[in-house]
Amino acid sequence: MAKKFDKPKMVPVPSHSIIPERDIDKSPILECSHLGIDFGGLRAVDDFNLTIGRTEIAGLIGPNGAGKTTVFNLLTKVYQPTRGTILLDGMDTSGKTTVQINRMGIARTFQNIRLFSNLSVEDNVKIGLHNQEPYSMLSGILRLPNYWRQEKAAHQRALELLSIFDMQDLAGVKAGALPYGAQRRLEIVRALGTNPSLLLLDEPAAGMNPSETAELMENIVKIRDTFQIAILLIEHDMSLVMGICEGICVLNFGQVIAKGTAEEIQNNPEVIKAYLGTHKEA
Ligand SMILES: Nc1ncnc2c1ncn2[C@@H]1O[C@H](COP(=O)(O)OP(=O)(O)OP(=O)(O)O)[C@@H](O)[C@H]1O
Repeated sequence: MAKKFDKPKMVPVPSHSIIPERDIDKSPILECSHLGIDFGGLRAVDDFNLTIGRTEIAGLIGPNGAGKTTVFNLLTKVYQPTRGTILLDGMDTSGKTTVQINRMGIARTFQNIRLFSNLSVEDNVKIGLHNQEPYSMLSGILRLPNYWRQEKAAHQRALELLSIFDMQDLAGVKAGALPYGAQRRLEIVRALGTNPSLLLLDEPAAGMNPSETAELMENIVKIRDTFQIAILLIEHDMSLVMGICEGICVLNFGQVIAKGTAEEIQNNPEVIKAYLGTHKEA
């Protein structure tokens, strides 16, 4: 069956590529050491080592089934690792839950859109905000001043965040009524609402047309610059990966087979072999 990715060799680094100075050598936001997980006899991820700088945009690529989403699930504690450690801002995340990890600073979007489609755009964003600044149940039921204060602040913050993607005028629209590309953007806004220091994007450009993808690339860089956060993204669209990722990590069969810049990755024989091995030319 034809695979949905292009082999890296075929994608030139765009001349407009935005590759700012990497900050990986400053104290990193994320350090994975010898991370691994087994599902029965399957070593889905093994000896995974990755360091991400505080304001780095990094890419995680690899053929289908390579283990990319599993890495995201390990980072967000959907799965607890069988082996290895994950340090977030120098703190060991062992034994933390997904909620605790989110509060510690990791937010994510999913391969398949997971919005509350019957809620408004604004309410979808506010859900993330309330994860940060909850008011007591009593304040909510009795509509105490604290409730109104926080609701007003949440409203303003939601509009501010939506304006990143110029979506503030859609605040009252039901999320399910948005076009597909806008739903994907809303997912990113909602994740940002939890105030992350590391944002994980799982195939953010999936289903987008080339002009939407180009706009998304600019917005990912803008998000990093505005919020001064790190972004790790999984993506099959090589123009996006090669265009904005300062560091790229390639997985194949659960193992890291290469790490480096876009140019290094595109010329790495192991990477080319991994992609050629599953990509049949017409
Ligand atoms: N909960 C699970 N139980 C058993 N096997 C799993 C589980 N989750 C993932 N796997 C297996 O682990 C391997 C890696 O899957 P994963 O979804 O991480 O790959 P991927 O690189 O994200 O692929 P894709 O690009 O197709 O999304 C696959 O063989 C998959 O079938």
